[in-house]
Amino acid sequence: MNNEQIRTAARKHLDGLTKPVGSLGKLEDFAVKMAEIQGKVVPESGKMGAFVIAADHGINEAGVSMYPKEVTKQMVANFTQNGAGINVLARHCGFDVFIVDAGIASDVDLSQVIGCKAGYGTRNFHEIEAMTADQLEICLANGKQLAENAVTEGYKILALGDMGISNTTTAAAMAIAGGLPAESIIDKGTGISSEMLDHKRRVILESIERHAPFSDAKDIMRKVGGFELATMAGFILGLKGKGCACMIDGFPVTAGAYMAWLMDNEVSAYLFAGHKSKVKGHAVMLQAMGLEAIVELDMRLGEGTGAVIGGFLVNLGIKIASEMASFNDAGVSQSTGKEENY
Ligand SMILES: O=C(O)c1ccc[n+]([C@@H]2O[C@H](COP(=O)([O-])O)[C@@H](O)[C@H]2O)c1
Ligand SMILES: Cc1cc2nc[nH]c2cc1C
Repeated sequence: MNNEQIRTAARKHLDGLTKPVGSLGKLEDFAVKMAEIQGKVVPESGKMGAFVIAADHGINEAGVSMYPKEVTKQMVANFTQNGAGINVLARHCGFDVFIVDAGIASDVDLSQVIGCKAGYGTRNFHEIEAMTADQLEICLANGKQLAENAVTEGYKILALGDMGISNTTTAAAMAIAGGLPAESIIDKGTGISSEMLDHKRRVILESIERHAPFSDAKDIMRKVGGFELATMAGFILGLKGKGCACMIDGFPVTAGAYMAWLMDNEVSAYLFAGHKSKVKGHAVMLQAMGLEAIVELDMRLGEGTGAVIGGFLVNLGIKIASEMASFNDAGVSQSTGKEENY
């Protein structure tokens, strides 16, 4: 069956379940998209995993964040002790958590963190290219390998989360270099003052001017990217054709996804936008990729917190498709005419 036939058959299956046509709204849409992703009319639920990928950013030296870069590794320690927002939400949404070091500025305890270090933080892209071509290839390859391993281990829904002080500056530079309008992208990350936001805007615009023109997504990531965000791009590209959905999170993760999308527009077919972040440029990137956020809770934490909440709801869509009784099975009378889905 091709995609369109699966879509039609999945919708027909849902219409045969004991409910008015379309009455489970977006849960039904999630089930249909999962059917297409898995190539099965009735999608199957399975293991769910959140990959929280961390790295440091040289651009932190330019004074664009309220926080020192040490918070990246301190939060990674918090993740490993199950004390962070993602640990709580992942636990209650049914996701296993994996922590990845893609380029933290110091060494971390690798007994609880997956080592994928491309360097000890990127360079300050206000002055010089963020990373070498080799470092970028390492990130893309590491991301692809992480995704392939997760699929081999039977994960059906994967969520991406980020941890990287100053990465909202990196993410904004990536989005703008990728063609999106600066005025709709640049915003606060963590809570900075309006003077600091003006400074952040200047740093981003000067960096774009320094490194322009940008030939493609790889050129963007090499010049103004981040190790964790490039690893996420590789992760997403690595999931193509694997029957697995990927939940994306807020502004930084979505900048990584946007790079993957620039490299291959078809990634949108297996991406879900877990939530809409408070950071204004997030919605602009989602729209460019043709994705609609599942929930809007005014969140702006990162770590994959919005991704696992959205993933929980996608999984409910799968449960509906796979566990509800049909009109035939339950002996419930169907509508007397052709029912409209409104
Ligand atoms: O996910 C989001 O939309 C989001 C919005 C603002 C901040 N963050 C998180 O905060 C950190 C970056 O903020 P900043 O101000 O240092 O650029 C990084 O660890 C992100 O995970 C995340
Ligand atoms: C405390 C803290 C936790 C975070 N989690 C993701 N980004 C973060 C940034 C800060 C500052």
